[in-house]
Amino acid sequence: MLDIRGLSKRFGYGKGEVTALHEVSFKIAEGEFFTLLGPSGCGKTTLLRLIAGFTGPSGGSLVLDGKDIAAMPPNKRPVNTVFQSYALFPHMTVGQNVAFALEAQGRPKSEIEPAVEKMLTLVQLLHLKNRKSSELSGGQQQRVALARALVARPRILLLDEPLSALDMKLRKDMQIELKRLQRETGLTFIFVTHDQEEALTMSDRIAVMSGGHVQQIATPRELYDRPANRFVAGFIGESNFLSANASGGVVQVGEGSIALADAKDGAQTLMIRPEHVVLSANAPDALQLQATVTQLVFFGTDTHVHLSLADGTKLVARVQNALHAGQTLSEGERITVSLPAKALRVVKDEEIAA
Ligand SMILES: Nc1ncnc2c1ncn2[C@@H]1O[C@H](COP(=O)(O)OP(=O)(O)OP(=O)(O)O)[C@@H](O)[C@H]1O
Repeated sequence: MLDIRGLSKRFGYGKGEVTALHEVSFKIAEGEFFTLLGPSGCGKTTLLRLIAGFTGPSGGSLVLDGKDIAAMPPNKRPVNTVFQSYALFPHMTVGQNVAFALEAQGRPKSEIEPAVEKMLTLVQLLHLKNRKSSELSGGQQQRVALARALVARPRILLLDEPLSALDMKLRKDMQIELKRLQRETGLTFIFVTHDQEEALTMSDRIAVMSGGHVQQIATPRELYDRPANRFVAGFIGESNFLSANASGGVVQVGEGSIALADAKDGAQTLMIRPEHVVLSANAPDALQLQATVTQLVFFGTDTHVHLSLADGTKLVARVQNALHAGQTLSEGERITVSLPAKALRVVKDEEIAA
C-alpha cells in the first residue's frame, strides 16, 4: 500500500548539512501496525513527517496506492497524525472535538452523529461525549485525539510517540487499547517510538533505525530472536555479547567450544539472551564456561544473576522466581554455565552506516 523508495532527507547545507535519512526503502502493507523504532536522532520523526507531508524529501519517492504523493500537500493526503500533545480544542466537548474533522469536510449532520458515537464507543468514551475536553484526564484526552483522527477513516494513521506523556500504568493500558483499535478498524498504523517494549507489544512489524538508516525490518519475534547486527541486538531486549573465534564451523570462546553452523572463520561476536543462559553444567549441546557469580539482583518475577567469565567478560542470566525454586546461588560462588547452541547467535558487529 505504501512504497517508500530511496527516501532521503538533508537539512542545512555546506558544513552544517545533516543527513537525517539515507535513501530508506521499504513497503508497508494495508492493515499493518508498523513501527519506526530507534534512539533519539535516528530519523524516525523525519520519516513520519515526510509521510505526513509536513516536510519534503531531498530525494526518493513515496508511493501510496500506486500514486507518488511526495509533492502532495499534507491536507490533500489521505493520512492523519496523532501527536504526543493531543491538541484538542479545550472549549469544545468531546463529541464536538471528534465531529470537527467531519464537519470541516462538509458531511451532513445525519452522517456525523452516528460516526462520532461509533468512534466514541470504540475508544470507550461515549459516556463523556458532552464533557469539555479540558475536563478530562491525560489518558482520556489521548483517546479523544485518537477518535478524532480515526473518525475520518484515513488510509494511514501516523502516531508520533502518542503515549509518551502518559504515566507507566496508563501507558500499558493504552498500548493494549491502541492495538485493539487498530485491529477493529482495520486501518494501517505507522507508529513512532523510542521505547522497544512498546514496539514489541503492539507491532506487526518494526523498522529499527539508527543514524538515518533502517537497520532491520522484521516481526517483533524475528527481531528478538534473530537480530541482524549488534545494534539491533542491543537495542531490542537485553543481550550478552561474547568474543569468539571460529574455524571450520567450530566456535571457541575462552576455554569452551561448540559447533555453530552459521559461524564463518575468524573473529566473531556471539549473542545470547539472559533468559537462555543455564546456570548449570547439565544442558545438552551447549557451550560450557566457568563463571563467578558477582551479583544477584531480585526483580520480583525473576532474578538477574550477574556473572564474570575467566577473561573478565560480563554475562547476565535471568532466572524465573518460580514458587518452589530454592535460591541456592550466592555471590562469589564459582559455577559452570551452559549456553545452548540453539540460543547462540552470531551477530555482525557493524551496523548499516553512511
Ligand atoms: N529542521 C531540522 N533542521 C536541522 N536538522 C534537523 C531538523 N529536524 C531534524 N534534524 C536532525 O535530523 C536528525 C534526525 O532527527 P529526527 O527528529 O528525525 O530524529 P528522531 O529519531 O525522531 O529523534 P527524537 O526521538 O529525539 O525525536 C537529527 O540529527 C536532527 O538533529
